[in-house]
Formats: sequence, structure tokens, C-alpha cells
Amino acid sequence: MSKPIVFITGNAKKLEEVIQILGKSFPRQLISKKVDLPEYQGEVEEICIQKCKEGAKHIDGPILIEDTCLCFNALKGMPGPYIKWFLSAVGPEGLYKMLQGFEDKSAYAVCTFAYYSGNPQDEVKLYQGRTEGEIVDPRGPRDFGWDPCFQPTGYQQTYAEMSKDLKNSISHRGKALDALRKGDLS
Ligand SMILES: O=P(O)(O)OP(=O)(O)OP(=O)(O)OC[C@H]1O[C@@H](n2cnc3c(O)ncnc32)[C@H](O)[C@@H]1O
Ligand SMILES: [Mg+2]
Repeated sequence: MSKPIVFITGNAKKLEEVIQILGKSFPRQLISKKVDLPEYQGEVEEICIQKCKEGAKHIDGPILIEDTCLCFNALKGMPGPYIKWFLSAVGPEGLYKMLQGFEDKSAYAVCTFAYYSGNPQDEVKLYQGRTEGEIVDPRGPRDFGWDPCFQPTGYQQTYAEMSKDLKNSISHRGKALDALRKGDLS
């Protein structure tokens, strides 16, 4: 019997979605631990590896972390991994206003999971998902991050206006977890 995987996050809404998306079909037991891991700088892959290694100091056994980026094409991919600070400073309205001087409102959300078995001989494994969209004047409930100002390509609703099932079926996180499901989590 494999050990349960501990998903470390300080974000209750992320955890809620991960549980909804993986559902009962996930063959491994997933438990969660609330730890606010440091916000690292750099490329998202490096950030996730560092975050995962730091998380491993808290847990004896397999662990999972994720990091989410929101990237504006007009800003060459910024705020990217720093979106948390921008969002807490200016909110979804401010994110929309940041693009006021640009015609290009396109953006993409990237979710990267990092898994580490806990065995020192194993590497950290990464699983990524990306959803394209645009930054719009915020609409919909305010309960999760930048959801009100992100409208995925091909939809008339923002993430915040969508049902959870619809968001999860097309989201950056849903796609990253599809990749994780297919991965080798030994
Ligand atoms: O402890 P961790 O897992 O790091 O949780 P966090 O809230 O610090 O999350 P990140 O470091 O990945 O920063 C991502 C930011 O984007 C927000 N966010 C993450 N996923 C989102 C989603 O699907 N929809 C809207 N906002 C999201 C989140 O609230 C943060 O402000
Ligand atoms: Mg974080």
C-alpha cells in the first residue's frame, strides 16, 4: 500500500478545487497540510522545485505542491508567479486597469504541480496545465483570487461566473491534474 500524498498549500480554495478535480477516481490517498511556503522568484519550474523541497522538510513521505501564475501577454508574461502580490495590492479591478494602456488584453493562467516521493534518490516531478484567456472588467463572485477578471478563450463567462464543474473542466489546474493523473507517482 503506498503512503498517502500530502498536498501542502496555504490556500483553502486551491485545496477545494484539487479535491473536486481529483475526486474519487484518483488511485492514491491525498491528505492536506496547511503551510504557507515561501514565495520564490524565477522561472515557474524552478520556483516549484524549490517550493517542493522546502515542503519536504515538513513531511516524511510523498508530497505535492503547486504554484499558479497569471501572465499578461502585453507585459511579456508578467505578473506571472508574482500575481499574488499584484492581486493583494490592487485586486481584480486593478489587474484589469493595469492593461488600460494596451490593446492586447490576452493572458494565460499556468498551474504547475510538483511531486516528490520523499526518497532522496528521486527527482521532483512537474506537471503543468495552461489556459488561455483575456483580462476583463471583473464579473462574478469574489471568493477566489483573480477568477472575476479572467475570461477563458471561447467563453462569455469569467472563471468566477462559471459553475465549478465548468471551470475545473477547462482550467489551468484541471489540465495540470490531468497530466499528474497520467504521471508516474511512484
Ligand atoms: O500556499 P500556496 O499553494 O502557494 O497558495 P497561494 O495562495 O500562495 O498561491 P500561489 O503562491 O500559487 O499564488 C497564486 C495567486 O493566484 C491566486 N490563484 C491561484 N489559483 C487561482 C485560480 O484558479 N483562480 C483565481 N485565483 C487563483 C491565489 O489566490 C494567489 O493569490
Ligand atoms: Mg504561494
